Amino acid sequence: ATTHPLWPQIDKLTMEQLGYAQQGVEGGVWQLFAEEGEMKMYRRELEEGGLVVDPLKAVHQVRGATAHEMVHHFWSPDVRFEWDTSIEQMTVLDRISEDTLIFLQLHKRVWPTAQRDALFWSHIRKIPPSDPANGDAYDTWIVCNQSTDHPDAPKDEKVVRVDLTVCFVCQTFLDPPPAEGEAPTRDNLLTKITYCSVVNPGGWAPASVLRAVYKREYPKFLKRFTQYVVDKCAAQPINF
Ligand SMILES: CC(C)(C)c1cc(CCc2ccccn2)cc(-c2ccc(S(=O)(=O)CCO)cc2)c1
Repeated sequence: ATTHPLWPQIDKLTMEQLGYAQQGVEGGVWQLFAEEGEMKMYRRELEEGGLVVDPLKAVHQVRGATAHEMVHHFWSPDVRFEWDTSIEQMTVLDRISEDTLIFLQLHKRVWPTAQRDALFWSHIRKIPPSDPANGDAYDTWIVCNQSTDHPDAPKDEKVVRVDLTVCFVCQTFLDPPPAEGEAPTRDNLLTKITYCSVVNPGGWAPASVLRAVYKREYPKFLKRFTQYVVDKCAAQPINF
């Protein structure tokens, strides 16, 4: 509900992240580090207190699924284990509203670093068609994940808490548009995706290990996730 104490932060950060995601990657600050078909992954080198927190921005586009189908599967706790191979445990600590949950997830340990967990609110929202951010898209959806505190989150000394800000922005285009008077089919669906993340790994973790992990894991994650949604929705009625 919009009366929750976190709501002003959720609303502000979600719209800021939308703007950040829609900024181009020109100007030389972003370094292309992976490219596979339509998927391009960029990073910026940034260290905070000797820790690698390299911001990442990935752009991709896929046919056959809508922005809503993409963001729903990214946000929903019910299918998290179907695509996210980096987590060992996941709990929804709180449902702030129908579109905002608080997740606690334990990530698989990456040797030689200590095991990490993430505690964050996750907000899903359709951007109003009147919002300029919608551009010439059929529709625009966003999920924003932001680290937060929660009284019910267990504190295990052996586990290091990461600090993350993640946004997942999807836009549906009817390309090619359906024939005059015809309903769209999945062949008319083109969805453009922008995934942004800044993750501070928390405690000690060698830069070489973190950079190796995210250079290997992120391209796999985005390809795997988008293919999973396209395959899962293929035989279903289109969910705009
Ligand atoms: C590699 C790095 C970027 C630092 C990293 C390290 C770890 C913790 C696991 C880990 C990996 C490598 C080294 C140490 N710990 C988690 C994540 C992470 C968490 C969440 C999301 S999400 O997009 O919100 C999808 C929901 O799960 C994406 C990425 C990233």
